Amino acid sequence: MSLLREAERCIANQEAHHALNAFISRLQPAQELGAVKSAEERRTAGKSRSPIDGKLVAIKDNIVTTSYSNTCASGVLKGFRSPFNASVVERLKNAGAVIAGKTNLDEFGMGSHSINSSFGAVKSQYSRNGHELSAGGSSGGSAVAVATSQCYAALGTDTGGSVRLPASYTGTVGFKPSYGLISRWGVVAYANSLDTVGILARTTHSAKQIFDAVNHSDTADPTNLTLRTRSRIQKSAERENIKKKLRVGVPLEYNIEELSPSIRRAWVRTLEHLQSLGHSLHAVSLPATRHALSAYYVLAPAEVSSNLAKYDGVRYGAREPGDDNQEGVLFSATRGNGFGDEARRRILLGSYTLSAAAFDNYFIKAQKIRRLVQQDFDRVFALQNPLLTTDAQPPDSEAVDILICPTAPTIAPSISSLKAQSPVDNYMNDVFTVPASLAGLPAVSVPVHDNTESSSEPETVGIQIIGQYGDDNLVLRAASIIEGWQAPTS
Ligand SMILES: NC(=O)C[C@H](N)C(=O)O
Repeated sequence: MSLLREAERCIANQEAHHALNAFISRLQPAQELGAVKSAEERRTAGKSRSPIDGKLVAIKDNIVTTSYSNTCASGVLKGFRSPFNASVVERLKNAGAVIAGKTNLDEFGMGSHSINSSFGAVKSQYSRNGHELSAGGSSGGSAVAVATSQCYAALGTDTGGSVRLPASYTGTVGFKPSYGLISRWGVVAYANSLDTVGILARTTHSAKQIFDAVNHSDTADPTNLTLRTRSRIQKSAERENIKKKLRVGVPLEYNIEELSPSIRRAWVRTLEHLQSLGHSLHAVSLPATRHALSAYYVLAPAEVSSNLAKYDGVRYGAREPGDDNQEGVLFSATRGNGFGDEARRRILLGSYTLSAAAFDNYFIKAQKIRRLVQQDFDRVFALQNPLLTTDAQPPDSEAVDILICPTAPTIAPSISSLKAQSPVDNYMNDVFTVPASLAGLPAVSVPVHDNTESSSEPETVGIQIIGQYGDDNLVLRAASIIEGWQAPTS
């Protein structure tokens, strides 16, 4: 199909699926279609810049662009224009990709269902018994935009599961690369030590195309890997990846009682399928997993309380009318009216855990758990973190190459049921995604077919593949093996 025709279809789908609320700013045809036409000409002349030249890529609205506003779905940033593009946006443009608009999210990325948005909730394209379903969060807008072909692919951000959870609820591929590979310059900070730019796509093949376009070193982001470290990681990854048959780890701690039957079924079938292809299965234990969620919900709000301090109506933020001369009035009016409930909750929680009275008991303990989670992964992969060693050790015979587990414990809940839940109940959905985030590891959620009768209900559940630091391509390869197969009906 011609690129122009493909772009016109996306625009028509943006119109048709407007009610799902996936976009905060939809594509501006007058501004973007010229770029698609130029890409079409390059393609005809055999001079395409990359495989994504002329493709429409949507951008989560916490990644800044000069051509659209950047709201982070927050009242405090309404109408905010950035004077520069995020490095990832520049990378995409250099590869010829065209911005398909800015997608809806949980405010600053805080949430698991994309309902904490000052622009209203994102809705999944699926429903159950007439009830609207959660799109997952916080990159729910990007996931729904991809699932309903409103764009070719989308960028999201994943702090504790924000790309993988929406992917699992909407039947898309959601890839969170290793921390530090993709530049965070121009990504509005939520929790810097965890924030990772991720990719939503309909296939692992297109996720890989976007990954290749944005996977570059960037000195503007101090946490981005240097060229030297990148080549060291690549060497150790290449040595491992030539293996044809994979040793697949099955983490026992993910087999919890609360697991939905359809998810357990899909997990077991996926493992059996991999075994039938000659890959071997190995039960592994990651004991610190059970503490990971609590540690995450101490560490992420602590970083939030510091990162969101700048939205005070003076440095940043839509200033609320208030008496500038009266100390605190302007700040509290701006922050009190600008932030939603969840942002306020996390700012308060984070300020408390960083206070002298609570620091040792909460923040320091959570940091120690984070280290234990990392050590669990290092042990099962039995490969020293390539960031820390000059010569990666050969894996010992007990080591596994990848881990396979569900992305989420349950299928997508209805939006109405979420309103009755406590915030902590909502945090529970992240129980399987936060461990890889705490350890900075690459992880992808891939849709696996489940046998549902009704076409309006989700037909897939998300299966997660986690790899050792730097094994991003291996994780994507495993995902493509799983993707190429449809679970048989029983
Ligand atoms: N941002 C994320 O990765 C989502 C996670 N549920 C959180 O609220 O922190």
